[in-house]
Amino acid sequence: MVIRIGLTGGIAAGKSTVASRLRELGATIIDYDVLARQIVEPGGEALPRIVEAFGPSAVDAAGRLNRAWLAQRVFSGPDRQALERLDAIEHPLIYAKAQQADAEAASQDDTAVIVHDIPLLADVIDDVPFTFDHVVTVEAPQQVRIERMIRTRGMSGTQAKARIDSQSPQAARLAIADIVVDSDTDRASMLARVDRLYAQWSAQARHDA
Ligand SMILES: CC(C)(COP(=O)(O)OP(=O)(O)OC[C@H]1O[C@@H](n2cnc3c(N)ncnc32)[C@H](O)[C@@H]1O)[C@@H](O)C(=O)NCCC(=O)NCCS
Ligand SMILES: Nc1ncnc2c1ncn2[C@@H]1O[C@H](COP(=O)(O)OP(=O)(O)OP(=O)(O)O)[C@@H](O)[C@H]1O
Repeated sequence: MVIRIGLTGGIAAGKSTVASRLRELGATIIDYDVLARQIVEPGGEALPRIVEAFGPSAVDAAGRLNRAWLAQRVFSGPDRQALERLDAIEHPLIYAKAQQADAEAASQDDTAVIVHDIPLLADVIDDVPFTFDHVVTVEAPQQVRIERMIRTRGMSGTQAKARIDSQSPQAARLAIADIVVDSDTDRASMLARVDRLYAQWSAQARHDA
C-alpha cells in the first residue's frame, strides 16, 4: 500500500532539509512550490488566466510572469480579494499536477512513500485532493528561524520577522500535524529522526501491500 505524507513547516525551519533526506532514503517528493512555478511559466496553463484576471502588467515584455508586480498586488495591495483570485486560478492546476505525479509514483511502486511537500498545508488542507497517512511539520523557535534567515538568506531581522508573520501561525501547523520534527536540535539528530520515520513508513507500506 502506498503511504502518503503531507510535509509542511515554518519558514526556514528545515522543511527542505527534511525533504532532501527523505528523497535520499527513497521517498518520492512532490514539491508544490515547483508545481506552482511550472504552471506560470510561458506556455503554462495558469499564465493566460492570470493575465485575464490581473491585466497585461502581470507579464513582462518577454511574456514571463512579473512575480514582483503580482506579489505586490496579492500580498500588499489594496484589493483584498486579489490573493483569493490568484489562488482560485493556481490551486486547482497545482493539485491536478500533484495528482498526476502521485498516480505515476503509485503505479510504478505500490509500496511507495509519497511525500507531498506543501509549505502552506495548514491553509489548504481541506482543499488538497489527498488523504495523508501522516502530516509532518518541521518546527524551530522563531528566533532560531530569524537567525537562519539572516545568516543564509541575507535578510535583515525585520524582513525575516515580516516573512514569518505573513505565514499562518505555528499553532495552525501543529493543529493539523500528527508528527513534529524539531529542527532546533543538531542536524545529525534531526536527520536520525527522519531516518526512523522513513523506516516506519516504508515498513508500513510493505506490510500493508
Ligand atoms: C504571487 C507570486 C507570483 C509571488 O512570487 P514570489 O517569487 O515573489 O514569492 P514566492 O513564491 O517565493 O512566495 C513568497 C512567500 O509568500 C507566501 N505565499 C506564496 N503563495 C502564497 C499564497 N497563495 N497564499 C499565502 N501565502 C503565499 C509564502 O510564505 C512564500 O514563502 C507567487 O507566490 C505565487 O504564484 N503564489 C501562488 C502560488 C501558491 O499558492 N503556492 C502555494 C502552493 S499550494
Ligand atoms: N537541525 C538543524 N540544525 C541547524 N541548521 C539547520 C537544521 N535544519 C536546517 N538547518 C538550516 O536551516 C536553514 C533553513 O533550512 P531549509 O532551507 O531546509 O528550511 P525550509 O523550512 O525549507 O525553508 P523555506 O520554508 O524558506 O523553504 C538552512 O540553512 C539549513 O541548512
